[in-house]
Amino acid sequence: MIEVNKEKVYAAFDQICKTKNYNFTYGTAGFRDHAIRLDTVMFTTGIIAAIRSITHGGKYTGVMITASHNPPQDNGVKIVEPKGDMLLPSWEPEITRLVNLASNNTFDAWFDAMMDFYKSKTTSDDVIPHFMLAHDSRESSPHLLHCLTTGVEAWFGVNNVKIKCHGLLTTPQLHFLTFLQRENDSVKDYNTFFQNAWANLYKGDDEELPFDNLYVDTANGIGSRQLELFIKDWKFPNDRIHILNGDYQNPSKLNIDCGADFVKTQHKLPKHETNTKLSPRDLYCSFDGDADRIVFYYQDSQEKFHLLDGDKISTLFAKFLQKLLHESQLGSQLKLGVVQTAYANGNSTKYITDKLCVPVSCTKTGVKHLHHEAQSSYDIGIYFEANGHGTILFSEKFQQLVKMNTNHAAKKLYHFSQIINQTVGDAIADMLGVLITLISLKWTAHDWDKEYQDLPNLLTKVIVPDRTLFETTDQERKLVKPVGLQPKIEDCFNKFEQGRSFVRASGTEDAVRIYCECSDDSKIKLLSTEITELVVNSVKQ
Ligand SMILES: CC(=O)N[C@H]1[C@@H](OP(=O)(O)O)O[C@H](CO)[C@@H](O)[C@@H]1O
Ligand SMILES: [Mg+2]
Repeated sequence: MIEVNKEKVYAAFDQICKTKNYNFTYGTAGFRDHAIRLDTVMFTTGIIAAIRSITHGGKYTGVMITASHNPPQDNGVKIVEPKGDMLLPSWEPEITRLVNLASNNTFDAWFDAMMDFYKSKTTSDDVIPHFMLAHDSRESSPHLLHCLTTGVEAWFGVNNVKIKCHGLLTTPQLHFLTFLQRENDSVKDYNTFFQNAWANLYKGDDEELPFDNLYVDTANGIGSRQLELFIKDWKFPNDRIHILNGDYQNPSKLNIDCGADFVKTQHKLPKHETNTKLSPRDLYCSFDGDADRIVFYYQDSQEKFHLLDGDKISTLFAKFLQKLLHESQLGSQLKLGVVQTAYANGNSTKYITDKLCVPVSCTKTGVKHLHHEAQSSYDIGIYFEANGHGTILFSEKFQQLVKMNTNHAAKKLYHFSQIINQTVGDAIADMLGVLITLISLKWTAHDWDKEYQDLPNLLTKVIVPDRTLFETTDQERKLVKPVGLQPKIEDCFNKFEQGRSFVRASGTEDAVRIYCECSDDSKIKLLSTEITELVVNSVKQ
């Protein structure tokens, strides 16, 4: 075990850890808060990411500094496993406890607890921890990076830890590079991998595109810089792709009136600077601030906005992959399935189950739950949250079977699996997947959209004095507490045709979320208001 110099750690701790008397939680999205409060969090998280590397025999773990779609003043951090997926959930309570000790207790108490943790996880003497770092375009990111590396270098000593800093990356790029585990790889390798995968599926200039232009709103985030680099060597007509909200060098504009979250929650076009007249033949998409989410949309000839969100993306992929499975004659051997959360539109679930006859699983909110279900239940597991975060996982059996089969559809399946970033949802890779699917099916945005129509729906939130009073079961679709509220919610939504509603405490905000849907657009607000009243009254009594 590497010797820890307590005095050195104290000096660094004293210099960096200014935030006191504050509690943090490591959730699905890692730690996230106002950037000025994150010094202590960074200091501890870096050391834990290094300890995680030791438990993997010194393999690279990843650390991403980002707050995704949050406003510019926020930031956050999350740890990536050597396989490119998110931190093992059983570590979440431990990291939360240790971070909170640093802000709520003495240096000695924090140090002793960290030391116990370090000893409990270190079995071999000579393992040097390795980890990779990257950050998004926020103004606070370089300072927070400094807080993190200072902690790690003080704990292990500069020569006893290997830190590879990639600088600016999207979250999925960091996941992918962590998965590759190669010291000298950079974003160039990420780009080459996906450009090659694309080139194996796209016929070039002979290919007829089912849209005129592609507009990509990058939320004034890191996605714009990375997409610009990507498209330089991307075999696609460059005059057809246009980046909107690409001002990543002005972090105060990040996610403001634009980006995937804005478009999904507001159901409208992002603000942008182009004078181009919107045409129904054009396709639009929006990334979020760290480019791990994407939603598509278009405007029809009556200038009506149509959203093609995460549910629409997973149904598009399900349709396409089912077709390829059938053509390759591998359908009976490989299990295709879709994983959703309760936020998926009821008509998307119906379409996948009744029209495509593909199985659907429902999990709790949070990508780690969907990822796990897709991995454990299917050979081709498509998972997307309605907000556009998702990917497809292809099993080992899939890889073997498609490689053994030489028919055209099996080859196409193989190449398609390579265009997808299987470590995590990735706006750039998902964009490639959607484009090649539309091109292959010769579908316009309208063709895609008309497969099924979303039920009118509304997602709102209420602030309550204590959101922990809200406990759920059945993949968060039903409340068990406050006692007696669930039957009232059911009585209420049963009065509405195709009515459905569920209530749960948010894991990322201090609020309770209320989701409602029903077949009548003119009644959705009424349903939502009635459920909100029930929720508010339930905690008043
Ligand atoms: C309704 C909704 O969109 N919830 C989001 C949101 O979780 P909440 O637990 O609902 O706050 O943030 C998560 C992390 O980004 C994301 O995975 C999830 O989909
Ligand atoms: Mg994100």
